[in-house]
Amino acid sequence: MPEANIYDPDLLTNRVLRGLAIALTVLAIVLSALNIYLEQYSLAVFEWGLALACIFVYFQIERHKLTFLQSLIVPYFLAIVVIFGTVGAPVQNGLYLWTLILPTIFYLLYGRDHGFWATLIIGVIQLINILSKDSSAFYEVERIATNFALAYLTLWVVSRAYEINRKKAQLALQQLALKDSLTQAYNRLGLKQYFRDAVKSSNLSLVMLDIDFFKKINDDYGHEAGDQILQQVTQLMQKIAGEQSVFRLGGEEFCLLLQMPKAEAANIAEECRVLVESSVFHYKNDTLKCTFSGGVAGIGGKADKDLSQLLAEADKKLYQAKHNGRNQIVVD
Ligand SMILES: Nc1nc2c(ncn2[C@@H]2O[C@H](COP(=O)(O)OP(=O)(O)OP(=O)(O)O)[C@@H](O)[C@H]2O)c(=O)[nH]1
Repeated sequence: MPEANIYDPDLLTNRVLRGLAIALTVLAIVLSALNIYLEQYSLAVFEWGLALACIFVYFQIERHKLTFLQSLIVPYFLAIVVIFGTVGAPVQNGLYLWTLILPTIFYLLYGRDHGFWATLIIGVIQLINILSKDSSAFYEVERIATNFALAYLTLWVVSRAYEINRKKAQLALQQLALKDSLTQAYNRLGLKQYFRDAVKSSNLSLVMLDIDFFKKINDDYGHEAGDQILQQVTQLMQKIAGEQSVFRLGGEEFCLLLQMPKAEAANIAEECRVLVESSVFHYKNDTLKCTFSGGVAGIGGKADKDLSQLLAEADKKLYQAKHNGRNQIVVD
Protein backbone atom coordinates (compact mmCIF):
# COMPACT_ATOMS: atom_id res chain seq x y z
CA MET A 1 0.00 0.00 0.00
CA PRO A 2 1.54 3.35 -0.97
CA GLU A 3 2.44 5.83 1.73
CA ALA A 4 1.15 9.37 1.75
CA ASN A 5 3.50 11.95 0.20
CA ILE A 6 5.61 13.47 3.00
CA TYR A 7 5.21 16.95 1.54
CA ASP A 8 1.49 16.91 2.03
CA PRO A 9 0.94 20.31 3.78
CA ASP A 10 -1.14 18.74 6.53
CA LEU A 11 1.55 16.34 7.61
CA LEU A 12 3.67 16.66 10.71
CA THR A 13 6.88 17.23 8.73
CA ASN A 14 5.45 20.30 7.04
CA ARG A 15 4.12 21.68 10.29
CA VAL A 16 7.59 21.25 11.79
CA LEU A 17 9.16 23.01 8.80
CA ARG A 18 6.62 25.84 8.96
CA GLY A 19 7.28 26.33 12.70
CA LEU A 20 11.02 26.21 12.09
CA ALA A 21 10.75 28.76 9.27
CA ILE A 22 8.82 31.23 11.47
CA ALA A 23 11.13 30.81 14.48
CA LEU A 24 14.29 31.11 12.37
CA THR A 25 13.05 34.19 10.49
CA VAL A 26 12.60 36.07 13.78
CA LEU A 27 15.84 34.73 15.22
CA ALA A 28 17.89 35.42 12.09
CA ILE A 29 16.67 39.04 11.92
CA VAL A 30 17.44 39.65 15.62
CA LEU A 31 20.87 37.99 15.38
CA SER A 32 21.80 39.81 12.19
CA ALA A 33 20.94 43.14 13.84
CA LEU A 34 23.18 42.12 16.73
CA ASN A 35 25.99 41.08 14.39
CA ILE A 36 25.76 44.35 12.47
CA TYR A 37 26.11 46.11 15.84
CA LEU A 38 29.13 43.89 16.63
CA GLU A 39 30.50 44.64 13.14
CA GLN A 40 30.44 40.95 12.15
CA TYR A 41 29.05 41.79 8.73
CA SER A 42 29.67 38.48 6.92
CA LEU A 43 27.68 36.57 9.56
CA ALA A 44 24.90 39.17 9.36
CA VAL A 45 24.70 38.66 5.58
CA PHE A 46 24.33 34.89 6.07
CA GLU A 47 21.59 35.50 8.64
CA TRP A 48 19.68 37.79 6.31
CA GLY A 49 19.97 35.08 3.66
CA LEU A 50 18.58 32.56 6.13
CA ALA A 51 15.66 34.85 6.99
CA LEU A 52 14.80 35.29 3.30
CA ALA A 53 15.04 31.53 2.69
CA CYS A 54 12.70 30.91 5.66
CA ILE A 55 10.15 33.43 4.35
CA PHE A 56 10.25 31.82 0.89
CA VAL A 57 9.75 28.30 2.32
CA TYR A 58 6.96 29.50 4.63
CA PHE A 59 5.00 30.91 1.69
CA GLN A 60 5.64 27.81 -0.43
CA ILE A 61 4.13 25.69 2.35
CA GLU A 62 1.16 28.05 2.69
CA ARG A 63 0.56 27.87 -1.07
CA HIS A 64 0.88 24.02 -0.94
CA LYS A 65 3.68 24.27 -3.48
CA LEU A 66 6.73 23.16 -1.52
CA THR A 67 8.86 20.62 -3.39
CA PHE A 68 11.29 18.23 -1.74
CA LEU A 69 14.33 20.23 -2.91
CA GLN A 70 12.85 23.48 -1.57
CA SER A 71 12.19 21.75 1.75
CA LEU A 72 15.96 21.24 2.07
CA ILE A 73 16.73 24.98 1.90
CA VAL A 74 16.01 26.00 5.52
CA PRO A 75 17.71 23.15 7.43
CA TYR A 76 20.79 23.16 5.19
CA PHE A 77 21.02 26.95 5.20
CA LEU A 78 20.83 26.82 9.00
CA ALA A 79 23.57 24.16 9.09
CA ILE A 80 25.78 26.30 6.81
CA VAL A 81 25.22 29.41 8.98
CA VAL A 82 26.12 27.42 12.11
CA ILE A 83 29.24 25.91 10.47
CA PHE A 84 30.49 29.24 9.07
CA GLY A 85 29.63 30.96 12.33
CA THR A 86 31.73 28.42 14.22
CA VAL A 87 34.63 28.94 11.78
CA GLY A 88 34.50 32.73 12.08
CA ALA A 89 33.66 33.28 15.73
CA PRO A 90 35.89 32.58 18.74
CA VAL A 91 35.00 29.33 20.49
CA GLN A 92 34.01 31.10 23.72
CA ASN A 93 31.06 32.66 21.86
CA GLY A 94 29.47 29.21 22.03
CA LEU A 95 27.99 29.50 18.51
CA TYR A 96 28.81 25.83 17.88
CA LEU A 97 26.12 24.94 20.47
CA TRP A 98 23.50 25.56 17.78
CA THR A 99 24.78 22.39 16.10
CA LEU A 100 22.97 20.45 18.84
CA ILE A 101 19.53 21.29 17.41
CA LEU A 102 20.37 19.89 13.97
CA PRO A 103 20.04 16.09 14.53
CA THR A 104 16.45 16.50 15.77
CA ILE A 105 15.56 18.75 12.84
CA PHE A 106 17.07 16.44 10.22
CA TYR A 107 15.56 13.27 11.68
CA LEU A 108 12.11 14.84 12.07
CA LEU A 109 12.03 16.30 8.59
CA TYR A 110 13.75 13.69 6.46
CA GLY A 111 13.58 10.39 8.34
CA ARG A 112 16.10 7.83 9.43
CA ASP A 113 18.54 7.56 6.50
CA HIS A 114 18.80 11.20 5.48
CA GLY A 115 18.90 12.14 9.19
CA PHE A 116 21.79 9.76 9.81
CA TRP A 117 24.04 11.07 7.02
CA ALA A 118 23.28 14.76 7.65
CA THR A 119 23.93 14.33 11.40
CA LEU A 120 27.16 12.42 10.80
CA ILE A 121 28.62 14.86 8.25
CA ILE A 122 27.67 18.01 10.22
CA GLY A 123 28.93 16.49 13.48
CA VAL A 124 32.33 15.60 12.00
CA ILE A 125 32.72 19.05 10.38
CA GLN A 126 31.91 20.81 13.65
CA LEU A 127 34.21 18.61 15.69
CA ILE A 128 37.11 19.40 13.32
CA ASN A 129 36.02 23.04 13.46
CA ILE A 130 36.24 23.17 17.27
CA LEU A 131 39.50 21.21 17.44
CA SER A 132 41.12 23.60 14.96
CA LYS A 133 40.65 26.50 17.42
CA ASP A 134 43.41 27.46 19.87
CA SER A 135 43.16 26.74 23.60
CA SER A 136 43.64 29.62 26.01
CA ALA A 137 44.34 30.09 29.72
CA PHE A 138 40.56 29.86 30.34
CA TYR A 139 39.58 26.85 28.27
CA GLU A 140 40.94 23.80 26.46
CA VAL A 141 39.41 23.14 23.06
CA GLU A 142 39.87 19.35 23.58
CA ARG A 143 37.52 19.50 26.58
CA ILE A 144 35.01 21.59 24.68
CA ALA A 145 35.23 19.18 21.74
CA THR A 146 34.76 16.14 24.02
CA ASN A 147 31.70 17.65 25.70
CA PHE A 148 30.31 18.78 22.38
CA ALA A 149 30.79 15.29 20.88
CA LEU A 150 29.09 13.58 23.85
CA ALA A 151 26.12 15.96 23.89
CA TYR A 152 25.79 15.68 20.10
CA LEU A 153 25.92 11.86 20.23
CA THR A 154 23.27 11.76 22.97
CA LEU A 155 20.91 13.95 20.94
CA TRP A 156 21.68 11.88 17.85
CA VAL A 157 20.67 8.65 19.60
CA VAL A 158 17.51 10.22 21.06
CA SER A 159 16.48 11.77 17.72
CA ARG A 160 17.08 8.50 15.89
CA ALA A 161 15.12 6.41 18.42
CA TYR A 162 12.28 8.94 18.35
CA GLU A 163 12.10 9.02 14.55
CA ILE A 164 12.17 5.23 14.17
CA ASN A 165 9.31 4.82 16.67
CA ARG A 166 7.33 7.75 15.24
CA LYS A 167 7.57 6.23 11.75
CA LYS A 168 6.47 2.81 13.04
CA ALA A 169 3.47 4.36 14.84
CA GLN A 170 2.57 6.41 11.76
CA LEU A 171 2.65 3.32 9.52
CA ALA A 172 0.57 1.33 12.01
CA LEU A 173 -2.04 4.11 12.15
CA GLN A 174 -2.09 4.42 8.37
CA GLN A 175 -2.68 0.69 8.05
CA LEU A 176 -5.44 0.88 10.63
CA ALA A 177 -7.17 3.68 8.74
CA LEU A 178 -6.94 1.86 5.43
CA LYS A 179 -8.21 -1.53 6.61
CA ASP A 180 -11.63 -2.91 7.36
CA SER A 181 -11.70 -4.09 10.97
CA LEU A 182 -13.87 -7.18 10.37
CA THR A 183 -12.14 -8.79 7.39
CA GLN A 184 -8.73 -7.05 7.49
CA ALA A 185 -9.13 -6.39 3.77
CA TYR A 186 -8.36 -2.82 2.61
CA ASN A 187 -11.34 -0.48 2.77
CA ARG A 188 -12.67 2.24 0.45
CA LEU A 189 -10.02 4.72 1.61
CA GLY A 190 -7.37 2.07 0.89
CA LEU A 191 -8.87 1.61 -2.57
CA LYS A 192 -8.63 5.35 -3.28
CA GLN A 193 -4.97 5.46 -2.22
CA TYR A 194 -4.07 2.31 -4.12
CA PHE A 195 -5.90 3.51 -7.23
CA ARG A 196 -4.04 6.85 -7.16
CA ASP A 197 -0.74 4.99 -7.60
CA ALA A 198 -1.95 2.09 -9.72
CA VAL A 199 -3.69 4.32 -12.29
CA LYS A 200 -0.28 5.44 -13.57
CA SER A 201 0.12 2.01 -15.13
CA SER A 202 -2.06 1.08 -18.08
CA ASN A 203 -4.11 -2.11 -18.07
CA LEU A 204 -5.80 -1.65 -14.77
CA SER A 205 -8.98 -3.62 -14.09
CA LEU A 206 -11.55 -3.51 -11.34
CA VAL A 207 -13.85 -6.39 -10.41
CA MET A 208 -16.88 -5.58 -8.30
CA LEU A 209 -18.09 -8.56 -6.26
CA ASP A 210 -21.20 -9.09 -4.19
CA ILE A 211 -22.08 -12.19 -2.15
CA ASP A 212 -25.36 -13.73 -3.33
CA PHE A 213 -28.39 -13.84 -1.02
CA PHE A 214 -26.28 -12.73 1.90
CA LYS A 215 -29.33 -11.46 3.77
CA LYS A 216 -30.62 -15.05 3.82
CA ILE A 217 -27.39 -16.28 5.42
CA ASN A 218 -27.83 -13.67 8.16
CA ASP A 219 -31.51 -14.51 8.55
CA ASP A 220 -30.96 -18.30 8.66
CA TYR A 221 -27.79 -18.54 10.73
CA GLY A 222 -27.41 -15.17 12.44
CA HIS A 223 -25.25 -12.10 11.99
CA GLU A 224 -22.20 -13.77 13.54
CA ALA A 225 -22.32 -16.51 10.91
CA GLY A 226 -22.56 -13.79 8.25
CA ASP A 227 -19.49 -12.11 9.71
CA GLN A 228 -17.53 -15.35 9.55
CA ILE A 229 -18.51 -15.87 5.94
CA LEU A 230 -17.29 -12.37 5.12
CA GLN A 231 -13.94 -13.11 6.77
CA GLN A 232 -13.49 -16.49 5.10
CA VAL A 233 -14.54 -15.29 1.64
CA THR A 234 -12.01 -12.46 1.99
CA GLN A 235 -9.25 -14.93 2.81
CA LEU A 236 -10.15 -17.14 -0.16
CA MET A 237 -10.06 -14.16 -2.53
CA GLN A 238 -6.78 -12.95 -1.04
CA LYS A 239 -5.30 -16.40 -1.66
CA ILE A 240 -5.92 -16.04 -5.38
CA ALA A 241 -5.77 -12.30 -6.08
CA GLY A 242 -3.19 -11.35 -3.43
CA GLU A 243 -3.75 -9.49 -0.16
CA GLN A 244 -3.06 -6.06 -1.70
CA SER A 245 -5.75 -6.47 -4.35
CA VAL A 246 -8.83 -7.23 -2.26
CA PHE A 247 -10.95 -4.33 -0.92
CA ARG A 248 -14.17 -4.43 1.09
CA LEU A 249 -16.41 -1.60 -0.07
CA GLY A 250 -19.04 -2.16 2.61
CA GLY A 251 -21.58 -4.82 3.65
CA GLU A 252 -21.14 -7.90 1.47
CA GLU A 253 -19.65 -5.90 -1.40
CA PHE A 254 -15.98 -6.26 -2.36
CA CYS A 255 -13.76 -5.32 -5.24
CA LEU A 256 -10.50 -6.51 -6.72
CA LEU A 257 -8.14 -3.95 -8.24
CA LEU A 258 -5.76 -5.74 -10.58
CA GLN A 259 -2.93 -4.40 -12.72
CA MET A 260 -3.76 -6.49 -15.77
CA PRO A 261 -6.07 -6.38 -18.80
CA LYS A 262 -9.78 -7.01 -18.35
CA ALA A 263 -9.71 -10.57 -19.74
CA GLU A 264 -7.01 -11.65 -17.27
CA ALA A 265 -8.81 -9.94 -14.39
CA ALA A 266 -11.98 -11.82 -15.35
CA ASN A 267 -10.02 -15.10 -15.13
CA ILE A 268 -8.82 -14.22 -11.62
CA ALA A 269 -12.38 -13.32 -10.60
CA GLU A 270 -13.62 -16.59 -12.06
CA GLU A 271 -10.98 -18.54 -10.09
CA CYS A 272 -12.17 -16.79 -6.92
CA ARG A 273 -15.79 -17.55 -7.77
CA VAL A 274 -15.07 -21.27 -8.33
CA LEU A 275 -13.06 -21.50 -5.09
CA VAL A 276 -15.81 -19.84 -3.02
CA GLU A 277 -18.55 -21.92 -4.68
CA SER A 278 -16.66 -25.15 -3.95
CA SER A 279 -15.80 -24.23 -0.35
CA VAL A 280 -17.73 -25.36 2.68
CA PHE A 281 -17.97 -22.85 5.51
CA HIS A 282 -18.42 -24.04 9.07
CA TYR A 283 -20.34 -22.16 11.71
CA LYS A 284 -20.89 -23.92 15.06
CA ASN A 285 -22.55 -27.20 14.01
CA ASP A 286 -23.74 -25.94 10.65
CA THR A 287 -22.09 -26.20 7.27
CA LEU A 288 -22.84 -23.33 4.93
CA LYS A 289 -22.33 -22.69 1.24
CA CYS A 290 -22.20 -19.39 -0.56
CA THR A 291 -21.53 -17.86 -3.95
CA PHE A 292 -20.92 -14.41 -5.36
CA SER A 293 -21.49 -12.46 -8.54
CA GLY A 294 -19.04 -10.10 -10.20
CA GLY A 295 -18.70 -7.44 -12.88
CA VAL A 296 -15.42 -6.43 -14.53
CA ALA A 297 -14.40 -3.00 -15.84
CA GLY A 298 -11.04 -1.91 -17.22
CA ILE A 299 -8.94 1.10 -18.06
CA GLY A 300 -7.58 1.20 -21.61
CA GLY A 301 -4.10 2.10 -22.91
CA LYS A 302 -4.07 5.48 -21.21
CA ALA A 303 -5.70 6.25 -17.88
CA ASP A 304 -9.05 7.22 -19.40
CA LYS A 305 -11.32 6.75 -16.37
CA ASP A 306 -11.34 7.84 -12.78
CA LEU A 307 -12.17 5.54 -9.88
CA SER A 308 -15.86 6.42 -9.68
CA GLN A 309 -16.31 5.79 -13.43
CA LEU A 310 -14.57 2.44 -13.10
CA LEU A 311 -16.70 1.50 -10.09
CA ALA A 312 -19.89 2.56 -11.88
CA GLU A 313 -18.99 0.50 -14.95
CA ALA A 314 -18.13 -2.59 -12.87
CA ASP A 315 -21.33 -2.10 -10.86
CA LYS A 316 -23.39 -2.17 -14.07
CA LYS A 317 -21.82 -5.51 -15.02
CA LEU A 318 -22.40 -6.80 -11.49
CA TYR A 319 -26.07 -5.87 -11.80
CA GLN A 320 -26.21 -7.89 -15.06
CA ALA A 321 -24.60 -10.86 -13.30
CA LYS A 322 -27.25 -10.67 -10.54
CA HIS A 323 -29.99 -10.24 -13.15
CA ASN A 324 -28.72 -13.25 -15.15
CA GLY A 325 -29.12 -15.56 -12.13
CA ARG A 326 -26.07 -14.78 -9.89
CA ASN A 327 -22.95 -16.93 -9.23
CA GLN A 328 -21.21 -15.65 -12.37
CA ILE A 329 -18.76 -13.00 -13.61
CA VAL A 330 -19.82 -10.58 -16.37
CA VAL A 331 -17.11 -8.95 -18.46
CA ASP A 332 -18.75 -7.54 -21.59
N1 LIG B 1 -23.21 -10.32 9.04
C1 LIG B 1 -23.11 -9.14 8.42
N2 LIG B 1 -24.08 -8.74 7.60
C2 LIG B 1 -23.97 -7.56 6.97
C3 LIG B 1 -22.86 -6.73 7.16
N3 LIG B 1 -23.01 -5.62 6.41
C4 LIG B 1 -24.18 -5.76 5.75
N4 LIG B 1 -24.78 -6.94 6.07
C5 LIG B 1 -26.02 -7.49 5.61
O1 LIG B 1 -25.90 -7.85 4.25
C6 LIG B 1 -27.23 -7.98 3.73
C7 LIG B 1 -27.26 -7.51 2.30
O2 LIG B 1 -28.49 -7.86 1.78
P1 LIG B 1 -29.00 -7.42 0.38
O3 LIG B 1 -28.40 -6.08 -0.01
O4 LIG B 1 -30.47 -7.55 0.35
O5 LIG B 1 -28.34 -8.41 -0.63
P2 LIG B 1 -28.39 -10.00 -0.74
O6 LIG B 1 -29.27 -10.64 0.26
O7 LIG B 1 -26.96 -10.47 -0.72
O8 LIG B 1 -29.01 -10.21 -2.15
P3 LIG B 1 -28.31 -10.06 -3.56
O9 LIG B 1 -27.18 -9.12 -3.41
O10 LIG B 1 -29.38 -9.49 -4.45
O11 LIG B 1 -27.88 -11.41 -3.99
C8 LIG B 1 -28.13 -7.19 4.66
O12 LIG B 1 -28.96 -8.09 5.37
C9 LIG B 1 -27.19 -6.53 5.65
O13 LIG B 1 -27.71 -6.43 6.95
C10 LIG B 1 -21.85 -7.17 8.07
O14 LIG B 1 -20.83 -6.52 8.31
N5 LIG B 1 -22.01 -8.37 8.68
